[in-house]
Amino acid sequence: MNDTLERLAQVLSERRHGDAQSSYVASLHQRGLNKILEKVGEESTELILAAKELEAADASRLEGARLELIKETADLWFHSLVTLSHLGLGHRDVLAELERRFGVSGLEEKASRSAHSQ
Ligand SMILES: N=c1c2ncn([C@@H]3O[C@H](COP(=O)(O)OP(=O)(O)OP(=O)(O)O)[C@@H](O)[C@H]3O)c2ncn1[C@@H]1O[C@H](COP(=O)(O)O)[C@@H](O)[C@H]1O
Repeated sequence: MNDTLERLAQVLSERRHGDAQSSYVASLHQRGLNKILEKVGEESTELILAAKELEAADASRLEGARLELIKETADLWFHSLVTLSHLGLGHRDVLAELERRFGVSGLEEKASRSAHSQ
C-alpha cells in the first residue's frame, strides 16, 4: 500500500517543475500555494458531502455512494500530497508522525496539551 504513496511521491517530485501545459501537477505548482489550498478546501467539502450521502444512502445507492466517498478521499489525499510537495515535505513525514502516535491515546494526548498550555 505504501508502495502506492512512494510511486505517487516519485511522480509528484518529477512534475514539481514540469510542463504546466501537459501536467496537472505541474500546473498546480505553477499556479501556486493559494490555488493548491483552494483545491484542498474544495476536496474537503466534497468528501464531507460524499460521507453524508453515504450515511443517508439506501441499499440501491450504497455501492455508488461508497465509491464516491473513496474517490473524494483519494482527491483530498492527492491534493494534500501536492501541498506537502510544494512546501518540501512528503508522505513519509506524515507517516512518521502517525507512527509516533501509535500507543498514545488521543484523549491522553489532548489532556497533556491542555496541561502544557496552563
Ligand atoms: N492522483 C492524481 C489525481 N487525483 C486527482 N487528480 C486531478 O485533480 C483534479 C481535481 O478535480 P476537479 O474536478 O476539481 O478539477 P478541475 O475542476 O479540472 O480543476 P480546476 O480547474 O479547479 O483547477 C482533476 O483534474 C483530477 O484529474 C489527479 N491528477 C493526477 N494524479 C496523479 O498524478 C500523476 C501526474 O499527473 P499529471 O501531472 O497530470 O501528469 C498522475 O499520473 C496520477 O498518478
